[in-house]
Amino acid sequence: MSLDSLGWTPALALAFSDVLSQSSLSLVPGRVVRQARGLLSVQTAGRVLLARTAGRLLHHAPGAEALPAIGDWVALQLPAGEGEALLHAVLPRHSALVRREAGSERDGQLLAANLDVVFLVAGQDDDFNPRRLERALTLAWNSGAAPVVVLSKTDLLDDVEGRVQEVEALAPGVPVLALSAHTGDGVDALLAWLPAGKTGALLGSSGVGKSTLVNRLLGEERLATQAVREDDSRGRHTTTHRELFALPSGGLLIDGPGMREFGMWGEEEGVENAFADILALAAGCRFADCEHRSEPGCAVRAAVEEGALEAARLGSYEKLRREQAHHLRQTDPLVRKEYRRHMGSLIKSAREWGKTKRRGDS
Ligand SMILES: Nc1nc2c(ncn2[C@@H]2O[C@H](COP(=O)(O)OP(=O)(O)OP(=O)(O)O)[C@@H](O)[C@H]2O)c(=O)[nH]1
Ligand SMILES: [Zn+2]
Repeated sequence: MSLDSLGWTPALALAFSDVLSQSSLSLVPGRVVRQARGLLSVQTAGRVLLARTAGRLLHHAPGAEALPAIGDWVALQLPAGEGEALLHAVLPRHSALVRREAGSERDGQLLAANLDVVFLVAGQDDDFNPRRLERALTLAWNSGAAPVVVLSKTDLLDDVEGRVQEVEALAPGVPVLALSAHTGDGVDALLAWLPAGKTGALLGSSGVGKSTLVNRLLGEERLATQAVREDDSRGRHTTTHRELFALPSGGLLIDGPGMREFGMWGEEEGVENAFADILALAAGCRFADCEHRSEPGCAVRAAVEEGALEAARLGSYEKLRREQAHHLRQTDPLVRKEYRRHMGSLIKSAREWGKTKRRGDS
C-alpha cells in the first residue's frame, strides 16, 4: 500500500524531513492503522509493523494527547529482524479528536488523529438522544474535522425524512445523512464524504451499527458484529480496538469502540457551532456581552418565551459553557489554527443570519 493512498500529503513530507534532519537514526514514515490498548500497528510504504513508542517520546510527552494514536503519522525505526519497530516521533496533526478522560480534570484522551470527517452515528432504536448529539457535535467541532450526523438503521423507521428534519433542527448547518447498513440505502452519500486519501471516523454508542457499516463498505464481513457474536449477554462493545480501513473506493475509515458518553473538551467555538441557532439569536441581544439571564433586550430569552427556542436547549448550552470554563486549555497550536480558519466563516454566517432575521422581524 502506498503512503499516498493512506493520505500522505506534501505538508507531512515536509514535517517528516524536519524530523529526519534532527535525528541521527534512519527513520521511515508510516501511519498508525491499528490500536489495541497500548499496542500499535503502523503501515509503512512496505508493510505493516507492530510498533513500540520510544522511551524518549514517552517521557517527553506533555500529556497523553501527545502520544501516538490511531490515524497518526509517525517516524519509525525499523527492527533489524523480526521484532517491533520503535516509534520515535509523531508528525504534526491537522486534526485531533480528544475526549476528556472520565474522572480526570486534566487529561484528554486522544480518540483519533488526522481526521477530515467525523461521522456521528445515531441509532434509531433507543439510542437517539438530542442532548448527547449536541455533546458529540461539540466534540467533533473541536477536533478540527467536519462533523456529519449519520442516522443508522433506517430500515427500522417509517418516517425517515421526518427524523432527518428533526435532527437537522438540532444541528443547524450540519449535514445529516440517513442510511441502512443492512439494505445499503444511503451508503453512497456517506462515501461521498470520503474521497481518496481522506479519513473519516465512526463515532457512536455501542450497537448503533458501526461495524456492520464498515463491513458493508469493505464488501466483506471483516468485523464481528453483535449479531454474530456468540455470547452477547452484555450486548455492548463488540469492538475492542480501533482500526483504520482502506475502503475499496479510496477513502479511509476508522472504526472504534462504542462510546457510552461524550465528555466535553476543548475550545469555546465548538459549543458555538453546535448551537449556531442560539448564537444567531444572541446577535439580536441589546448587549454584546449578554449572558441571556435577566438582561433587558435579550433576544435569546425572548425566543424561549415565544416558544421559538426550547428552554432545555438553552439549558444544555449554558451547561456546556460552564463545563468549558473549567476545561479550557491550550490545544495543539496547529490544530487551533486550522480550526479557526475552517470555522471562522461559519460563525460569521451565523451572525449575519441573526442580523438579517432581526431586521426582517422588526
Ligand atoms: N435493522 C438493522 N439492523 C442493523 C443495521 N446495522 C446494524 N444492525 C444491527 O445492530 C446490531 C449492532 O450492530 P454492530 O455493527 O455490531 O454495532 P456497533 O456500533 O459496531 O457496536 P460496537 O462494536 O459494540 O461498538 C447488530 O445486531 C446488527 O445486525 C441496519 O442497518 N439495520
Ligand atoms: Zn441575551
